[in-house]
Amino acid sequence: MAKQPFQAESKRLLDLMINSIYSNREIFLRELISNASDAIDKMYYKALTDESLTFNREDYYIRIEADKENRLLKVIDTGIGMTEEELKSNLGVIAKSGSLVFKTKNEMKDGHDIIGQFGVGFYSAFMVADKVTVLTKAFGSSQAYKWESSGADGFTIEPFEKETVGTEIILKIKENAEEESYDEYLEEYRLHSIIKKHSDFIRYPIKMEVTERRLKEGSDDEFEEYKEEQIINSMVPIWRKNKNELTDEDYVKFYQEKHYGFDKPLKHIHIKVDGTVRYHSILFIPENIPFDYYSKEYEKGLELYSNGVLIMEKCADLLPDYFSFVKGMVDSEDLSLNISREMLQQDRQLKFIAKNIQNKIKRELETFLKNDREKYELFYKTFGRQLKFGVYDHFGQDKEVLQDLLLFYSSKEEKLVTLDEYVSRMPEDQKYIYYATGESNDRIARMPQTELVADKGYEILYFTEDVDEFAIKMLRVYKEKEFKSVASGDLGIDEDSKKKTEEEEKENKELLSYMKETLSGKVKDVKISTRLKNYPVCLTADGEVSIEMEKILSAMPNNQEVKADKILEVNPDHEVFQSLKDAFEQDKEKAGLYTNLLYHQALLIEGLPIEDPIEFTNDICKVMV
Ligand SMILES: Nc1ncnc2c1ncn2[C@@H]1O[C@H](COP(=O)(O)OP(=O)(O)OP(=O)(O)O)[C@@H](O)[C@H]1O
Repeated sequence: MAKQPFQAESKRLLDLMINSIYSNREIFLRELISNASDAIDKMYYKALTDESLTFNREDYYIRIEADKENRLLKVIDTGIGMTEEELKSNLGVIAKSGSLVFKTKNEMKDGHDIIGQFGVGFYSAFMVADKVTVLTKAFGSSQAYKWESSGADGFTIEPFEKETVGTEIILKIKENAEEESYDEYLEEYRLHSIIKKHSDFIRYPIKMEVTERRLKEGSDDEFEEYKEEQIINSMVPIWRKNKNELTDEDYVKFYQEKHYGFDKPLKHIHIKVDGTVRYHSILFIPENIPFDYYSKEYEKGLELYSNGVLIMEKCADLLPDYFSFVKGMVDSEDLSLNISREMLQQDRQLKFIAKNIQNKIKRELETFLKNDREKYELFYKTFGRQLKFGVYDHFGQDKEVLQDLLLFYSSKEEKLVTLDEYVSRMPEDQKYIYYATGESNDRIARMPQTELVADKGYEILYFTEDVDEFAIKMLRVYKEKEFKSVASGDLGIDEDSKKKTEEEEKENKELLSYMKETLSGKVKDVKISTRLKNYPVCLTADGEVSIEMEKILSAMPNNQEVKADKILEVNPDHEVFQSLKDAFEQDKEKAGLYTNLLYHQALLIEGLPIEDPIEFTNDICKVMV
């Protein structure tokens, strides 16, 4: 059976095209400029392959002209032009892309990659224009043509007089309707900003007459306006230049021009990848934290360009959350765009780029840490918290990526150290990586729980941020060494003193259980301490939830009443213990009073609230009288 071709209802198709594909009307200009650039690229390619031709850069440009009075907007190029046949097939058949045909026929090299591929961009002109006229003369032909259309009704083509090769697209801009204003597409400042936003990195100059102001001749306070033709676009994107052609100032200028931040970047990373997926990227680590960084309003993401044409202002998929502070852009010629160029058709390439970028940032930060410690610490003070959240997030799936970027204050070095530095200094007999949590370094240094570990000469990492212990619990081990809080039950130190403690526990069994009873509901147990030297008591925690975690969780808005299993440890070598023993033998009530006081004292040292301050102060008075 003979196959029948599908019939497309061209009028409806055009209508759909005009009204449904693009969400943003201003992109018509991007489409027309991209077509003009493609037309010049084709000339460039011809010159590359035909020795009788030379390509003089100055002769190739795109010009935008607005005529407000007559509501005309022109996009003029000196590109390859179109023959009558090409006009018919390229601008008469929807979804026919002459550019795609050209690209497939001639393998384009030298980074000159044609933008057009779907054969629909041109028709976006009808979003803002009632009538579109195309005047064009093809390279190598003597006759020029005029194509004209008012949209769905079809088009006409007739011979026309035009001296130079190239194309002139003339849009008759629509009259303003009730809620729609089209005047803006005739305004100089608006056209300027659309070109800057979408077409800044088109490789050929985009010229336009611009109004400037100057001092009137002979006057020192009177100004006059004058018109001047200017090139609006930056053309060569900085990311396509070689790193060694660029100075630090160039990168700072780019950062500021792009409004990535009001500060200066602390560091830039310039990437060029020429593999299966090709891309260029410039990334920045800001010096200051954006004011809304830790708020819901903050949007992470990088600018995404395809061949120098902006596709997305903030592509979130390019950055993992833990690097959400990174600013910058990516430009790739290998993205599969959807027809409106507003989205990607599939994200295989994007995933590849994102993975690649993540590795580059990680490696760059590692080098930064190694080569410029002082500056890295500055960075870490600002964004270290985000890295720690990264370790903790998604059940620790990225912990290995981030663990070597972490820094913690060290009791011995009295400065920030890496986990690797800590482990490489560990004495042979030290089993664990010790840490202590608290409000500030000062306060931790004076915590009774640190006494034994510090006495032993072991280094302790100080955790002062609420995320620290959560992140470390997720990390669990580093280079096969387990993390251990100085406040945890078994510190893995001193087998001898363990024996002594066991004896003391046996000897004071009754006192300890009396104390436990007195504090019932408040602590899980009362024990003889192995870790205390100078302090009489301290609180430690048994199990996964530490006292510090209890504090953080109870400060959260959705307080879930998670409590640590607290152990009151008493120091048998402290004078107070003797008084306690005496009281227990002679006056049980007094022993109860002492137990309560010691428990409250331990709470205070921990920075935990005292449940009943009145009872506590009354107890003190009782001791005094
Ligand atoms: N200024 C121009 N000079 C020469 N040829 C042009 C010009 N504008 C359009 N064309 C031709 O018309 C064709 C259709 O243009 P259109 O913008 O609709 O689609 P495209 O650029 O090929 O693809 P896309 O929809 O991806 O932009 C182009 O492929 C090109 O061959």
